[in-house]
Parts: sequence; structure tokens; C-alpha cells
Amino acid sequence: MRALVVTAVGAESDSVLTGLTPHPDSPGPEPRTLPGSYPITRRDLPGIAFDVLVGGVGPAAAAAGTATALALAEYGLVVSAGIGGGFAPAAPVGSLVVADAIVAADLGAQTPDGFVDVASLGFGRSVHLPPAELAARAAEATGALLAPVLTVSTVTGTADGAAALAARHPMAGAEAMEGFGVAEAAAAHGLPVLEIRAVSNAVGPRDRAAWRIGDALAALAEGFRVLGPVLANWGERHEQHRGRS
Ligand SMILES: O=C(O)c1cccc(C(=O)CC[C@H]2O[C@@H](n3cnc4c(=O)[nH]cnc43)[C@H](O)[C@@H]2O)c1
Repeated sequence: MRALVVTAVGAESDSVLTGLTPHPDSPGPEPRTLPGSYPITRRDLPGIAFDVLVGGVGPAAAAAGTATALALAEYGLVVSAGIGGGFAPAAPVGSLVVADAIVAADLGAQTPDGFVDVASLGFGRSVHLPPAELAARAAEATGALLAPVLTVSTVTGTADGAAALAARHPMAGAEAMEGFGVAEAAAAHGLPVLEIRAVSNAVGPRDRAAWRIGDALAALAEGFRVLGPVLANWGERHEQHRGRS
């Protein structure tokens, strides 16, 4: 199977590639660039080949980059990966969150009765669901929290904003900016999607001094060191199953 991993920035892609490179003395092919200037790097593991793409920050950039890659090669799985904000106390800084639901949390309308999401407005989907078995296996193998991951276009920066999101999504584990865009592009190509986030900060009042991006990037690398074989096993079984259908 070939899997496409989509990150927002190069530092996240580097962490994913570190986790997918068991033998640093023989790392594998050099990065190349897709049309639209998207850096992409291949890593082959037993039973699975990965392409790690730098798609850009935010849902629109992520969707555009993902769709560009999916139009150029055949994949069996798409993964949105990177750092994110954690909802305390369930997802502390340095921990991992695997999405059991990828939610467009601020796509919709503000009304006198509060926020109404795009699905409730009748204009499409607000949630994409990863394959339940894959998400559960990924969370178990990496020690991640299995919970909804919210996609926002504006980073939450106040306690009121965090409380409003938590009230609408009481089980949410993390907030980030790309997952739903990646998931929409994957769905357009009929592909399953997964999202994994390494927590760099708490969702709430803006406090850049409290960020632990280095810790989060290290956790992301360790997550992918473990995740590679899990995705390979799932891919082998899933493709066998699909072959029977
Ligand atoms: O300026 C700020 O206060 C601020 C706070 C948190 C994150 C940012 C970013 O611009 C990071 C965006 C980038 O990283 C992911 N990310 C990391 N933490 C969060 C978060 O709490 N909420 C949403 N996204 C987050 C995101 O996926 C982007 O790729 C700025």
C-alpha cells in the first residue's frame, strides 16, 4: 500500500520522516516538488510506501495540496499529521491524539441561537470518520488519546473560545487547522483518512511562551516510528479485503 501523509510545515514533515526512517544512515530518496511547489518525500517500509507532503497551513491549503498529490499517484490511505492544541486535561502538552472523528468546528454560521455547522445548514459535511479499527489500533500502538480532532481556520486564543468549542464538542481531544481539508480531499478520491496530532500547547488563552513545539515534534516522530508497521498491517489486510469485494 502507498500512504500519503500531509503536514502543514516542513518541521512537521521532518519529524514524520524521522519516525519513518529506521536506519538514518540510509534515509532514502531526496525530497522532490509537486506542481504547485509542494515538497514531497518518499519513505519505503516493509509492506508500505509513504509519501510525506508539506501542504501548507489551514484547511484550504491542506485540501489543495492533498488533492494535488492524490491526482498524481494512487494511494490507499491519507493521513493528516502535525502539531495541535490539546484540550486539557485529556490531552496534555507532549501527548498524542488520534482522531476518531475529524470535525470542521468553525465552518458554518453564527446565529442569534449560537453557531450552526455547515451540515446543519444543509451545505455538506461537518465530520469525516476515519476507519474505526485503524484509528483504534493507531491510538493503542502510539499511546494516543482517541478522540475527535477539531479543524479550525482561526486558532482559539481565549478561555471563552475554548469553552464554546468544548461545549459543542465535549469529547474533543485536540484542535488544529488542516485535518478537515485533508479529509475532504481524501473523500473526493474515495480514500480513508486518519489524523494524528502531537500537542504543542493547550487550547485556550494565547500564551506563546507556553508552547512546547520541540516536545510536540519529538512526540510526532516517535508516534510515526510506531505507526509505520500499524499502517502497513492495516493496509495489507484492508487491501486483501477490498480485493475480495
Ligand atoms: O499565535 C498564536 O497564539 C498561536 C497559537 C497556537 C497555534 C498558532 C499557530 O499559528 C500554529 C498553527 C499551526 O500549528 C497547528 N496548531 C498548533 N497548535 C494549534 C492550536 O492550538 N490550534 C490550532 N492549530 C494549532 C495548526 O494545525 C497549524 O498548522 C498560533
